Amino acid sequence: MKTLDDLLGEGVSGRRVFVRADLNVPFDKGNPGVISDDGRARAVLPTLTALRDAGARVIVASHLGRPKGAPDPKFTLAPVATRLGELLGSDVIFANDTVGADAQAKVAALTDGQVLLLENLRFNEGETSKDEAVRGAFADELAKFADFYVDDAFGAVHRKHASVYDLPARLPHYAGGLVVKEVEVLRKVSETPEKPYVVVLGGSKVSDKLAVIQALLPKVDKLLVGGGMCFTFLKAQGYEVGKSLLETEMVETCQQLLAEADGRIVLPVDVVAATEFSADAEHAVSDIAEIPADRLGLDIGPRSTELFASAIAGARTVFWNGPMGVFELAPFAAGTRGVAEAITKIDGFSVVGGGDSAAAVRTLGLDESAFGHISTGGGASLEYLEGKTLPGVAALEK
Ligand SMILES: Nc1ncnc2c1ncn2[C@@H]1O[C@H](COP(=O)(O)OP(=O)(O)O)[C@@H](O)[C@H]1O
Ligand SMILES: O=C(OP(=O)(O)O)[C@H](O)COP(=O)(O)O
Repeated sequence: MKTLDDLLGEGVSGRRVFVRADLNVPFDKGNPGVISDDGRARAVLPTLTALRDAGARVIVASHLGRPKGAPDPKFTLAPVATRLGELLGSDVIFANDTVGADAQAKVAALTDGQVLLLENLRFNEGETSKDEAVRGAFADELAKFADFYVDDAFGAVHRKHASVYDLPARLPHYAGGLVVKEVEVLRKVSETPEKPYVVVLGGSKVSDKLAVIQALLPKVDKLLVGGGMCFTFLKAQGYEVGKSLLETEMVETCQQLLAEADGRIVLPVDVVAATEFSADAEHAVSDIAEIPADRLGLDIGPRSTELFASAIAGARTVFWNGPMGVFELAPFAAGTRGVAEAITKIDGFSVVGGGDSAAAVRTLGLDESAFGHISTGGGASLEYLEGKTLPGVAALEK
């Protein structure tokens, strides 16, 4: 795998370099357009700065959220361009489309050392299409913009998408420093985790992570499940979960996983149940056997937090992905805080993976340096630990 250092060594002054970044940053739930955590933008700064300072014409591209293959103002990267400019200390030009007339004109007008951010890649159906020809056609358009390709979007390397998988096949390609570092740390954790090895999972992308649980089960000593995904497991155990997040079609899979796990999957024993998804909602701690039918669980309860913390305390390796509750709303942040604090205290190595989990560490004011590694990719790091080939990494290795 060639790296950014190799490219810089070859010289990039006056050359056009396409940087795939993961600028899928979280926004303040109450204030649309306001970025709540810019960790992912900061993580790609060393790459952008190095290229800019070496005189490259830098074309940055990213996805944001999950728009449906067409422009959708809710998912514009415009606020991210502004923030990136502030972080870089130099203007970031923003193109109002990805490969359209505006992008073409702005790429053509780039001068040495300038940085341009294209509009959301996922405004184009070719980015995420399962049809190789459709993806390829979009990658052809992107390839016209640049002489070189650098992938620094670790959070997206598990996606077989045009900008991640097809584009590097069309341009000389290099791994950015962030991708190199993330892969190095995760390789160590997946190949030789010191035991006991505890994995903590939460968040809301339930079906994404059920497959991961299956693959991780044989490798871990304990798998703690909180967040939105625990309710499908609780349902599988026969509990009623009210209006909580539930993937009915996965209940049977959860039953099988629980049977296979032989006690190694640990579920909450209580939750904070609220009348609605809001910071002002009426809420109370409920035993999992007594979740009211008209309420939804938005955090694990205090007894669960203690239970999880004691399982974490003896671990030598902890991997954590996915908040334990809706930590963005103060009444539902205690579970995530408690679990995160327990992880900071272990006598061993910890990895935090995922945009929202990393954001939780920072927005809850926890000491980032108390974690072994904070990864910018949740799904990506999980799939790496699972032992899957990551399309973005495979494409860089070719
Ligand atoms: N009980 C819950 N119900 C609904 N959403 C939840 C619940 N617990 C956590 N979440 C939400 O899950 C989101 C993070 O999920 P996810 O994207 O899977 O994590 P990550 O980005 O760390 O991989 C957060 O925005 C959080 O509010
Ligand atoms: O936020 C991301 O993943 P993560 O929440 O698993 O860390 C990445 O930007 C990938 O986004 P996607 O899961 O919509 O492909």
